[in-house]
Amino acid sequence: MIEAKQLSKSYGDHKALKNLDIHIQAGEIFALLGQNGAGKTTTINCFLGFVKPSAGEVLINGIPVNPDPKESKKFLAYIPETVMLYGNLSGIENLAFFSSLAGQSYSTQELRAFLSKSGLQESAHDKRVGGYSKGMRQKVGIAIALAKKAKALFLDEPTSGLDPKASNEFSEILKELAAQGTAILMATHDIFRAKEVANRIGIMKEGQMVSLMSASDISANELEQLYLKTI
Ligand SMILES: Nc1ncnc2c1ncn2[C@@H]1O[C@H](COP(=O)(O)OP(=O)(O)OP(=O)(O)O)[C@@H](O)[C@H]1O
Repeated sequence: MIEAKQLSKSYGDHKALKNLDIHIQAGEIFALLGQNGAGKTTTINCFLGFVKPSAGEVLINGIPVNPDPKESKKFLAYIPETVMLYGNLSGIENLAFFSSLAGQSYSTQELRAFLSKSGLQESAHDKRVGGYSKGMRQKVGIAIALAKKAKALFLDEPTSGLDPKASNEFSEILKELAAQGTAILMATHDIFRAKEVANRIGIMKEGQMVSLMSASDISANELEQLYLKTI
């Protein structure tokens, strides 16, 4: 579960987040839309423990992130716009390394199973990540989240720069992760992807959630109109 209660963050006089409330259940995908500077990344960074809130509280799996994010970090995984991996290592070596950082130890067979489940073709498992496409790197990011058995997954613009097929595959994997009980918060500029993958959609403006809806209650075109009207 992912929760923000009256979350606020100020940088000097600038209020980046203003009394934000977010509640994402296990198994739910929440898409966060909003213009550049609306506060999406700041919100995610508060959950990751990278940014300290000025007021309010953030919790992951019921555990407060602050003052010490170490405990809550055990339950989360993060996929940024470009997943940072070691280019000289193979997909499987990267996965072994990052899952060991999370305290997990898996056999080669188990690591391969995570990569395959994430949609990475078997022929790529032992190839250097330096030669991977962006979509392939994102899939290793998903495999790391799977191996970590993350209860909460945060994604910041994960499909930006992916071709429609890779983006669609990525969305399908997110849905599978959610079906297994992961709570997912995804910041995106892709209105149509948000409608397609999310259960709920929130639109942020100037640090506040100005619209909140079930994805099933709105068409992609209506969402686009609402977005344009809102921002
Ligand atoms: N470290 C910082 N110092 C000062 N201001 C910051 C800092 N980080 C973010 N801000 C400001 O906080 C506001 C929210 O920024 P944030 O990056 O969260 O927006 P965003 O919705 O993620 O935008 P984008 O879509 O461009 O990623 C912006 O006005 C930004 O300039």
